[in-house]
Amino acid sequence: MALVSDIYGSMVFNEHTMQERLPSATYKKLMKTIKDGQPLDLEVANVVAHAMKEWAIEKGATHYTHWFQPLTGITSEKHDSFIDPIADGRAIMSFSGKELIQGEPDASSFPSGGLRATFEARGYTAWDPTSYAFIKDEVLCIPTAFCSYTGEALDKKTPLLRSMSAVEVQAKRVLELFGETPHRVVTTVGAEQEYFLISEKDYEKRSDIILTGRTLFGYPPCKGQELEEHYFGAIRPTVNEFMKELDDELWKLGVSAKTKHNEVAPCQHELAPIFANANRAIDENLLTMEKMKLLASHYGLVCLQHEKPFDSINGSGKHNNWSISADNKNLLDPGDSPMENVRFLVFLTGVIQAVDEYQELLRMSVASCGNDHRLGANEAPPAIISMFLGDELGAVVDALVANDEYVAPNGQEMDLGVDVLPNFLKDTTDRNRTSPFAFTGNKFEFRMPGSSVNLSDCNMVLNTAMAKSLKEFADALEGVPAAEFEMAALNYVRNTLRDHQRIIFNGDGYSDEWPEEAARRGLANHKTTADALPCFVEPKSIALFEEFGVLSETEVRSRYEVKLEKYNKLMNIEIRTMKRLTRRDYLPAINNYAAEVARSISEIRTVLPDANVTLQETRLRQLTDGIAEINTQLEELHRLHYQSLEIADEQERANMNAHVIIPVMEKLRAAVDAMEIIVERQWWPVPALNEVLFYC
Ligand SMILES: NC(=O)CC[C@H](N)C(=O)O
Repeated sequence: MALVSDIYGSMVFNEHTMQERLPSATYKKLMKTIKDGQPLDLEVANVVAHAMKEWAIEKGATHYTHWFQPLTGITSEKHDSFIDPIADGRAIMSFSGKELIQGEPDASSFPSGGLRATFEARGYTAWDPTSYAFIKDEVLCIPTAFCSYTGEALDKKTPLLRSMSAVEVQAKRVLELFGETPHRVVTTVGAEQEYFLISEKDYEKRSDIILTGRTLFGYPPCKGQELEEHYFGAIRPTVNEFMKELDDELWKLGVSAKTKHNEVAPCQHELAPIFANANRAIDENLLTMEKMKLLASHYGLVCLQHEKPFDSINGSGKHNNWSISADNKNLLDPGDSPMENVRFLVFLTGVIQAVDEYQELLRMSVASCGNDHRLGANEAPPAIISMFLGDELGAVVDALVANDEYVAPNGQEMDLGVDVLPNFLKDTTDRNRTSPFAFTGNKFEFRMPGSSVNLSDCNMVLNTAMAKSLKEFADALEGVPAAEFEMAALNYVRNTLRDHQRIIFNGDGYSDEWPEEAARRGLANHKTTADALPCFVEPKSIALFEEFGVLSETEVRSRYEVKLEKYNKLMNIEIRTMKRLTRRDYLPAINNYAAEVARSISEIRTVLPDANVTLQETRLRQLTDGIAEINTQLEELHRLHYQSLEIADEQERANMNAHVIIPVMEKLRAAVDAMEIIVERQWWPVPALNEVLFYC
């Protein structure tokens, strides 16, 4: 068996491979591009392309692809072989610098939100040298950005990269005031990926999961997650085999898969990598998701990445652990005495200001059809954005705001009362699972993103909002004499915290009082995607993105269109699936069973005319009433569906879907589910959740 250290990164054209394979002048120039953002000339690109090709061919690759992230959010690839036929009938393998740095996929069918008409289909991909090329399934994959003929971004990566530069520029200005001149400032991300694994056999029989990623019907299982036995439980052998292969494959791709465990809900699991530069972390998360889906099939399993595949138990999130570091020094690390660490306080205040000021944009960035079902319960945060600082930082902020003396909590020793067990210092703060944005020691965990989301959007918002906070600080403090700087910085921090303190909430985000309290504080509560999206195109948001060159107004508007359209399309698929399954699977099954019950009543009566068949008659009545109720809801859904399709304005249609249609879908589901528990097992057309969630 190969050692992990031998396979780790073996399929990645990483710095080590570059140094080994490139002439040293080329390597240096490429490093200048990767590390300092300097432009790359074609001559260098030609040398790099040649080395990359030779390396890839040795590893068995026959094709290359520009790997990019269109506005669908997932990754796209079109494979071109290296072959170049020559006159004598043979072929050589070739790959030029131009092919490395630029591509022109016929990309007309990707969403563009009106940025391109089908007859103006040209789009370009451009090499992103800051994320390593890698080999996947014998294809050399080159991470790229994707833009239109007229230069507008058509992907998720470009604005993310722009936002990372924006935050870097402003952070460097701030750090300079502290006498620090780091080479690079980067935002970092660690993406915890939750997912479900169910058996292929059950999956094949559940068209709702196949078509929509979630169960549209299904009476809650007799047992859910209440015994809390699955969380961190021993991993079942098949799942363990899957996880081992997944780790191996990810390690080969240089993805730092670190932690794996069973999650709270039955059949639910999690994989967490070590944090990395945000751009790479997001590329790696997308690769992780792809590998999970693919490898599950080797074990007769299907990997579900929907935010809420099953009602009544936990959904799946993708907690985004975000921080910012200067030459590998974490700027959100409070150190031993946060109150004295003015630089830390400035960056912390920047985050608080950013999250409060742009809370609606942050909420918008993770809004999706699937996440609407997840937020607000089962350890997922509510739709109201707030921040949890914990006891220690909370006390620091309170003391600053009140201009009071700060008393540091003493590191409390944890004594478990058993001599053989070690005593240890307990953390100064607990965790809060109901908080959307929680400080966790030296980073913030944004818990709102759902498991299927591409994290670029929320990081783009976070970075840009943070750039704005830092810019305001630098604008205000540049020019202050060095001797007065610290005092001026603390005053700035104090005033800014005072203005934004409302976003801090350490309590229970699920309590009935919180939405009321949040409303009093003026915090937004956008429960659905339809409510969350409009803020994207508000002047305040457009101004933010334009100020930092992250998105132009045209790009913002096109992205808003794409998100709206996606929501409405997914809703349309869910509604059609519900109607189809009700008409063709559930109603006939219930009807057939009712006929069977009726037959059995007459048969019993034939033999025993005076038999007591009250039970059977009651059951028959329940079934026929149930059929009537299902039919009423189905007709109503059908009527509203057609009415919604007449609405040309996508926002209006989204509003109708979210507020009028979903309640009827819920009623239809309830009517069908009510029949599921009285229809005899063998007559029910699909595996019940009792089976799907406990397959072994
Ligand atoms: N233990 C956990 O953190 C569970 C998180 C939860 N699954 C979510 O949806 O975010």
